[in-house]
Amino acid sequence: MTMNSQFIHSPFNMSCVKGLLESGSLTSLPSEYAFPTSPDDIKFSQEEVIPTIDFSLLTSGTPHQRSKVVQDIGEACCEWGFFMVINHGVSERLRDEMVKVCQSFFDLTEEEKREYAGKQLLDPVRWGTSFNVNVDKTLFWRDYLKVHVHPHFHAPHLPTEFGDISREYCKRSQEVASELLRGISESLGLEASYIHKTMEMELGHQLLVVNCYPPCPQPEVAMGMPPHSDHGLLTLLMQNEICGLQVLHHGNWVPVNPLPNAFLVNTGDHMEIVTNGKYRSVVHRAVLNNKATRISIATGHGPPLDATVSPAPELIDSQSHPPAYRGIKYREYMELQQSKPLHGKTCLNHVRL
Ligand SMILES: O=C(O)CCC(=O)C(=O)O
Ligand SMILES: [Fe+2]
Repeated sequence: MTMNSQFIHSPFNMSCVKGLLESGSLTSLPSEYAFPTSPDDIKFSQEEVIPTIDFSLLTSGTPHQRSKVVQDIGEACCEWGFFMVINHGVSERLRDEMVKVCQSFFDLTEEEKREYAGKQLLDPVRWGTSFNVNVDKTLFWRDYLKVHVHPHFHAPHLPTEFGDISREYCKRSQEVASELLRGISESLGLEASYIHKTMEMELGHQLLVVNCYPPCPQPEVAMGMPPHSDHGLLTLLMQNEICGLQVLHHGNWVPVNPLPNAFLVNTGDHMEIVTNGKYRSVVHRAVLNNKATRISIATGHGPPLDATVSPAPELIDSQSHPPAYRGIKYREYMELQQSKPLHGKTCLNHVRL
């Protein structure tokens, strides 16, 4: 039997990418993973440099340094929707432990992981493959673990140390996100606590997403994550030593090679809604290689699931800046995104006025 005929496209008995590879019978890429190419794929820009934000100036700089970095954040959000954050105070030890324990999760047996083979978007801990195998037209060369970590903390039972390490990591990444949201609020000419208060971030929803991209036999044919924007306000991302993230900037794909120990930060769809289009969410994708497993760890920071997000009244002007998006509950938006193939910013189009 060939690999293709063994491969049954059903969420309940399909293999994760790691399992497929380890079955040992794979000689070429199964056709389900062949990602349609688009003219975008030929446009590359190696020269562009992603902005870098020195976080320490936000928390302990002089007033002058702070206002300069606030301005830099505003420019990065306007121009890129994407920036690197250095000197953020999250220790290298914690980041390394987090990467290791995430790797160990994917190294569990399929049997052990199957306990988390969730069916529902809001299952507290969910292991799966591709994006949503019920709607994906092609499959993505990606296994994932998604964990809801705030306001209620969850974690898989195994590996045993996953809970302690991820709790600490998520707490620290949330602190960094909160401070960045203060800077972002100020950069919009609002009070530093504006987003925190209006988005009720005290009870905000934080989602941990761990992506595992095993080496792919034909990396140029398949895709790890297709071009998409993230839901939520802000995503913080880090990775193991393997690169693969690309950001769409002025029509070109810009490969991202993060500085050692930096967080990659991007604005999500809800930032675009709240700012009434001033800070747009950014389209990005994850490409593959045929040598080594890439792990990326994202934390998505958003309002409570039941909060309705609409453009901030302070950023609306009935003449020059009329509301450009309708209000939508965060939960509803997530469900909408999950119910359709992941494709660019199509989900946001559903709430544009
Ligand atoms: O793996 C990456 O670098 C990107 C992951 C990503 O875009 C996501 O999890 O939303
Ligand atoms: Fe993303």
